[in-house]
Amino acid sequence: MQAYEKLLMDLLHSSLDGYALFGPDDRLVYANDAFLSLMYVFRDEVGRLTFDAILRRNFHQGRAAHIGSGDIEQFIAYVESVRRSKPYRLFEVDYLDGRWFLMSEQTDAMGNMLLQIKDITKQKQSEQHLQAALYKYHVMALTDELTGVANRRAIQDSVSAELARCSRIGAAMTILLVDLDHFKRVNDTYGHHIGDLALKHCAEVMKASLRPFDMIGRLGGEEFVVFLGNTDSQDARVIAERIRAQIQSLPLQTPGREIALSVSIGVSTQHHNPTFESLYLEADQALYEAKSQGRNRVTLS
Ligand SMILES: Nc1nc2c(ncn2[C@@H]2O[C@H](COP(=O)(O)OP(=O)(O)OP(=O)(O)O)[C@@H](O)[C@H]2O)c(=O)[nH]1
Repeated sequence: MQAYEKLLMDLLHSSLDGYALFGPDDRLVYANDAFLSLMYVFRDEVGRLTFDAILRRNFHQGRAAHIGSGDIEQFIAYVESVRRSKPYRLFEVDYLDGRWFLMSEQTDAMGNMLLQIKDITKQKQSEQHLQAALYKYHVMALTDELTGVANRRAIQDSVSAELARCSRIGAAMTILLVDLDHFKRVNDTYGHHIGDLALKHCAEVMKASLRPFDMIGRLGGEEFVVFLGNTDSQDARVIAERIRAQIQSLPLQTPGREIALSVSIGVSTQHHNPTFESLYLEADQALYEAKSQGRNRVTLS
């Protein structure tokens, strides 16, 4: 053996990555220390154990790979169908103890296979943290920070998607524009912080008055929009009236005082390919009338 070949063998043997050679009959013929440790195999078992025997023993001892189905024989049948199906395979495996490994299988024309195992737990954890952060930022980008309901952009996008769906099935579509009455007075009398609490309170009351599939968003300031898919004007009036009555009957509780609140609601129902804008403009006109007629009321367009 050349000096560099010996060096290579020494490095292979002491590598932190696991290396193993399986013969064409899938018997383990060589394994470095890392492989033995990662696959829970004793050195004197090299030459005797087959790959499926290693998998089966680890499964019954409750260690190494996480077998999703919980059925080891089914898993082994799957492994046998994919092993040696290509000259080179790369895949990830999660262990029952939470570690993750990247494994590669390289097979020659005779069916000998080099198996390499690399611990990628740290990379996997940062990937998971990154995904969680991305999800969080995605949610933040779509949510109104103060009230937790959808923000203007998110509700417009969701409503537009729903309008397309309702139009296809010929359903009536309704939006309610809900606007707090004399909100400037609340801010001026009790301060901006209490004004914020009033907005949060109204969003909560509205959410509780709606069905799970209705959509609610805050367009800005003290104006909310509610989308009711497959809802005609008669049903919309009932729902809007319920929201109005609930907000009137549930004053905002603050230390030392109750603050009465009310809302005016403009309702628009359309049947034929409406857009968010066409519904909004009609509802806004109805809202204007509700305000002019004395507030704390529901007006249909
Ligand atoms: N606390 C708080 N106030 C806000 C927020 N956004 C807008 N406002 C206030 O909401 C008030 C809206 O006032 P107006 O548009 O005059 O409406 P209003 O007093 O409710 O009167 P009507 O709608 O006619 O009944 C203003 O004082 C804004 O400063 C917010 O996020 N928090």
